[in-house]
Amino acid sequence: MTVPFGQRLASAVADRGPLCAGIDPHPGLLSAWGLTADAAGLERFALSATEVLAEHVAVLKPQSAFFEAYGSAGIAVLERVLVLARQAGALVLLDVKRGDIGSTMAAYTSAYLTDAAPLAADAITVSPYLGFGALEPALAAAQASGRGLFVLARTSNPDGGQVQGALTSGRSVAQAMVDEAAARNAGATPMGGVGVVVGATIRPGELDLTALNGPVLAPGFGAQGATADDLVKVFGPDTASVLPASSRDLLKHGPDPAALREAVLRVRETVAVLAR
Ligand SMILES: O=c1ccn([C@@H]2O[C@H](COP(=O)(O)O)[C@@H](O)[C@H]2O)c(=O)[nH]1
Repeated sequence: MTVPFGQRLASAVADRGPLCAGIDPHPGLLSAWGLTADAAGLERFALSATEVLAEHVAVLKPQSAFFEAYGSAGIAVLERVLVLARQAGALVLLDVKRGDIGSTMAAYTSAYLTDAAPLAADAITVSPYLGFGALEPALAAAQASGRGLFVLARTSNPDGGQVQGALTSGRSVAQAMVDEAAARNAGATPMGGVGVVVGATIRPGELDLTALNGPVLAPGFGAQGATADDLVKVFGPDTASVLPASSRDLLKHGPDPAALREAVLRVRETVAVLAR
């Protein structure tokens, strides 16, 4: 895998639009789909949802926590989701939000960012809150293998601002993380592979993303209240690639595959305005 992630993502977005569909098997959704809240229900839910969604979106984002909740059986289902999504032509962004001291970060790198890993993904989410430099093993492995990272900058939850909005050298911590990512992406075409996570729920103008030259994962769209209008207000026209992420708001349309497909196509159309 040597084609850089930024290039692979740009091409996927050009083909399918910017929507990132989340696979978040909440127990409440399993129950709404008429499934049991156990590993068998998880398997049925995650594979059925992936089968429908991965065919229509550029990026599929399984949320690892909901699989980990079922132990080794859940991880086995996650491995199958990764394979199925890739077969359907979607890039897989595994939402694991890993971040640790450098030596342990190297172990996470082996788990997610190497070709032979059972949980290898095209990109993962990482937390820089042990210091951006602690992410170095993941940054190096991602770059070497054509994979991407999405670094938490300003998360979508209301409490995110408490830490991420604090000032450091005259800018917010979140802005400092965006600037670190931008430095890694400098000069890359069409964009670099170090993305950031910025909630679609934040105030417009809170962050300057114009120099990022990398992708922005924008959760908070849909179930957390942000609308397509908010996406335009928050991200404007000057960002390389904004990926609005929606999980519950799509998944609630299952289990009928036709209804789920109709929902993803409708939302995909709604956010198409963001792709340039
Ligand atoms: O700032 C963040 C970072 C990640 N998330 C994750 O995205 C999905 C959102 O699910 P919805 O059902 O669309 O609300 C979920 O997996 C979160 O862990 C986020 O929401 N905010």
